[in-house]
Amino acid sequence: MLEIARLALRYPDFAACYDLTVPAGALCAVIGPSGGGKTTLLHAIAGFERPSAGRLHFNGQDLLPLAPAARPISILFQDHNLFPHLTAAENVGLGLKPSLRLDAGERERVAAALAEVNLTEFASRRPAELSGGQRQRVALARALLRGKPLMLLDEPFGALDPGLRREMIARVDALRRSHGLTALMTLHTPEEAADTADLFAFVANGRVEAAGPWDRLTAKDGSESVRRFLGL
Ligand SMILES: Nc1ncnc2c1ncn2[C@@H]1O[C@H](COP(=O)(O)OP(=O)(O)OP(=O)(O)O)[C@@H](O)[C@H]1O
Repeated sequence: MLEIARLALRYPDFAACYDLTVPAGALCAVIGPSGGGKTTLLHAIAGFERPSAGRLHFNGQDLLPLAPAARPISILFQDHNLFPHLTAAENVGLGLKPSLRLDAGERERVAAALAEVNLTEFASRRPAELSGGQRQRVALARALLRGKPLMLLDEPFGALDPGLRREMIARVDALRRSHGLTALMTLHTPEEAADTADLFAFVANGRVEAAGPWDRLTAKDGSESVRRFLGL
């Protein structure tokens, strides 16, 4: 379980204080208006930003004292950060060893991760020879290979067409289930995750203003701010 309580951060023009609980193994879609603090929340969990106060625990472990690299977290951004001079397989292999000196077992794990995202036959292509969706699948394979139990996805598929975006959300959903991951994903198109996310966190004005399953938040007697945001 991910437990966030009174987690406070401040930028010169923005103050945030988050409360959110995500059950272990759940997919939480983080939605809300632009500038509301969705990315800041993910950055605080990842350790890229230092909260001034509050509590951040994952499966009973206090994450706040840990450096970003020591946290049990893998991250997928819209800008997938693939190296242009390396093949898909090498980019995935970086998730295991930055030196890329992989032994036979590690090479097998890379091949298995590529197979999980249906990219086996693209293993030796470079990013420029792949579509946007395929590049994001390479990044997803690399993130999976790291074997971290908490996955943060910051608008990872925003640049893809709506159909492909839905396909990728479904793929993330299937993979996090089979790997038993807890996942938080920011989204600008919340309805696309209505069928997949276990819960939605509506972030606005630096706060989680509402959290819960889609049907409950969007019901007539659900969250007024969510309904206004969605134009319901
Ligand atoms: N490094 C920073 N320094 C100062 N202010 C920042 C920094 N990062 C974000 N902010 C401010 O914090 C606020 C929240 O930004 P954040 O990126 O978390 O919003 P968001 O909900 O993810 O928005 P979007 O949907 O547009 O991506 C914004 O007002 C932004 O300008």
